[in-house]
Parts: sequence; structure tokens; C-alpha cells
Amino acid sequence: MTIRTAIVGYGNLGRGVETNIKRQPDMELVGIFSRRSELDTDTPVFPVADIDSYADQIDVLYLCLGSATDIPEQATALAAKFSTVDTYDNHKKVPAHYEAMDEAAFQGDNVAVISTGWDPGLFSINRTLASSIFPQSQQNSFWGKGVSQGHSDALRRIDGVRKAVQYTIPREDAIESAREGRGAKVTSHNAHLRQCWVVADEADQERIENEIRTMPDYFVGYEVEVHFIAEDEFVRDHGGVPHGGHVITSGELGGTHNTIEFTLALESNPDFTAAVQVAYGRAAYRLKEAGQAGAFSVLEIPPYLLAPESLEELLARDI
Ligand SMILES: NC(=O)C1=CN([C@@H]2O[C@H](COP(=O)(O)OP(=O)(O)OC[C@H]3O[C@@H](n4cnc5c(N)ncnc54)[C@H](OP(=O)(O)O)[C@@H]3O)[C@@H](O)[C@H]2O)C=CC1
Ligand SMILES: N[C@@H](C[C@H]1CC(C(=O)O)=NO1)C(=O)O
Repeated sequence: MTIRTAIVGYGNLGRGVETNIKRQPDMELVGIFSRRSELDTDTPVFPVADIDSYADQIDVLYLCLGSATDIPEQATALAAKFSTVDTYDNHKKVPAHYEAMDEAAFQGDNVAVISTGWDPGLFSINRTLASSIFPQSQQNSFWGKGVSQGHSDALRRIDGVRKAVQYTIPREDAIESAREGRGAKVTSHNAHLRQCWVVADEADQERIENEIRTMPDYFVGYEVEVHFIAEDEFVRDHGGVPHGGHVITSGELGGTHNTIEFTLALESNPDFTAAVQVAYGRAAYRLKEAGQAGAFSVLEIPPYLLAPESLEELLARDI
């Protein structure tokens, strides 16, 4: 079988999904749907306004939109018409997103796989798996130093921001404390600096900085730096998209101290996120083919559904 896929939203993530789909043995890319008409791609481009008319041509629609505003505004209408995979990453609002996508997808007899990627995504799986192993555990998540796409997207949605990037910088002493099982007082807020580089007119900068520092879910509660720079300096110095992080879980078992550490080191945050998202598209297709409908998180999807190989091949190769 060939899974007929499409992309909605053509930014860093959309470009990564486009490239990755072309490397899949069982997928074809029908097209890219965008709010913009001129995109730098050889893939057919269609107006997102016309997307509903393509519902019978697409098995899985990858939502490569921003989480700050695009997903909340567009995702449920798309889930009513298509089986979807998104990377929604406003952690505090994922439960509400799950409920909304479940209702929309179920009404349309579609599957909506939500919040794939690495955090949420692979880190979520590891947090659940690792904490399930210990009767009592200490668990900490760390990101960076790297470019958070979600936080960078959130910056770019502020009126007057022409270009922006947010680096997440962890405190190394906090990571070491977690590794030594002393992470009880380490939190995401006190263990990370959020460093913002922004291109905007001087007249807008004070307002923009205030919007950043008071933005709930993304920046409130963190140590935040905001730097305004010229566009040529931004293009010269802030083109990379590396990232990574750690989930560190430890606990006592029969008087012994044991630690689980799941680490990612990513040269390209969007390309890696896209690869995870594409794999979950295979799972979405199989769940739909099995008669399932509604929302699914990465915590509910067995790993073998992501693989192009059969379960028998995986048992022989990976078990
Ligand atoms: N779960 C996880 O681990 C991760 C999740 N993410 C999520 O992925 C989301 C998307 O990230 P990313 O692709 O980097 O975001 P981008 O800002 O690159 O793209 C977001 C959307 O903005 C529009 N857009 C992109 N470029 C332009 C432009 N030049 N002019 C106008 N509009 C543009 C596109 O929609 P259109 O084509 O319709 O204009 C695109 O879908 C993030 O918000 C984040 O939440 C990212 C990394 C990891
Ligand atoms: N969703 C994140 C992926 C990781 C990175 C991150 C952060 O730097 O705060 N949190 O989760 C992203 O958009 O890059």
C-alpha cells in the first residue's frame, strides 16, 4: 500500500516533512497547502483555503503549522476532514488540544495523532516509561542549548517582529544535580535561560519586549534575555537550528541508586521533528485502516505501528 500524504504549512517543519516523505518506501506526497501562493519547492502547491476539496485524495495530512496560534485556530477544522498528525507543543494546553481534536476527528471518522516530535513526543514517552519503572522516582527534563522552534514561532507572531529566534540554555549544574539524583528542587523554570534575538523597528522594541516577558506558557516564570539586532546581523549569526536535551530519571531499587537518561543531540531540530512526525503518519494511517477514530497521543501508540517493517521483522531484528 502507498500512503497518500500532504502537508499544511510550509516553514522549517514543513520543509523537513517534505524531504523526509520522499525517503519513505510506502508514502507519496500529493502536495503542500499554504496561505502563501509562492513557495520555493517543486512539490505541487495549493491554497489552504481549497483543502477540503482534496479530502478524497489524501490519507494523512501533516499539520506543520505553528503551535502558538496556527494550530489552535486551524487544527480541529482539518481533523474533521482528514486524518492528521501534528506537533503541537504548548504543554499546558495539550490536554485541551487532545479533547478538541478527539471530538473533531471522531465526528469526521478520522484519526488525529497529536503532539508528536521530541518534546512533546519522544521525551513524553521516555518520561512515562522511565517513571513507571521506579516505585518512586526523581525526573527532570532539560533542553538545549538550542533553538526552540515553538518559542521562536511565538516570537514571530508578535506584531512588529520581522525575524526572531529563541535559544534555550540549561544550567549545567542543574543537569549534574539531576544526574546525581538531587533534582528535587530543579524545575524547568529555574534550570533554563530563554535568550531571544529579535529584528524589529526601534519604535516597537519596548512593547515587543514587554509582550515577550509577559507571554504565558512560553516565557513567564523563566529567566529571559531579549536582544534586538539588525537584520543583516540576524541573518549572519542566527541561521542554525540545532537543539537537543535530556530526560533524567532516577530512583532507589532495593537499596541501589539507578538512573535512566534519554538524550537527543540534534543538528537540525526541524528535520528531526519532521522525521518523528512522518513516522507517526504511518501509525495514523494504520489506526484508520483498523477502524479507529479520534485523537491519539504518542503515549497510546505502540512503536511497531511507526515502522515500515512488519512486526515479525521487528521481532527478529530489534527485540
Ligand atoms: N513537538 C516537538 O518536539 C516540536 C514541535 N515543533 C512545533 O512546530 C511548529 C512549527 O515550527 P516551524 O516550522 O519552525 O515554524 P515556522 O515559523 O517555520 O512555520 C510556521 C508556519 O508559518 C508559516 N510561515 C513559514 N514561513 C513563513 C514566511 N516566511 N512568511 C509567512 N509565513 C510563513 C507557514 O504556514 P503557511 O505556509 O501557511 O504560510 C508555517 O506552517 C512550532 O510552532 C512548534 O510548536 C517544532 C519543533 C519540535
Ligand atoms: N517543542 C520544542 C522542542 C523542545 C525544545 C524546548 C525548549 O527549548 O524549551 N522544549 O521542547 C520546539 O519547538 O523546539
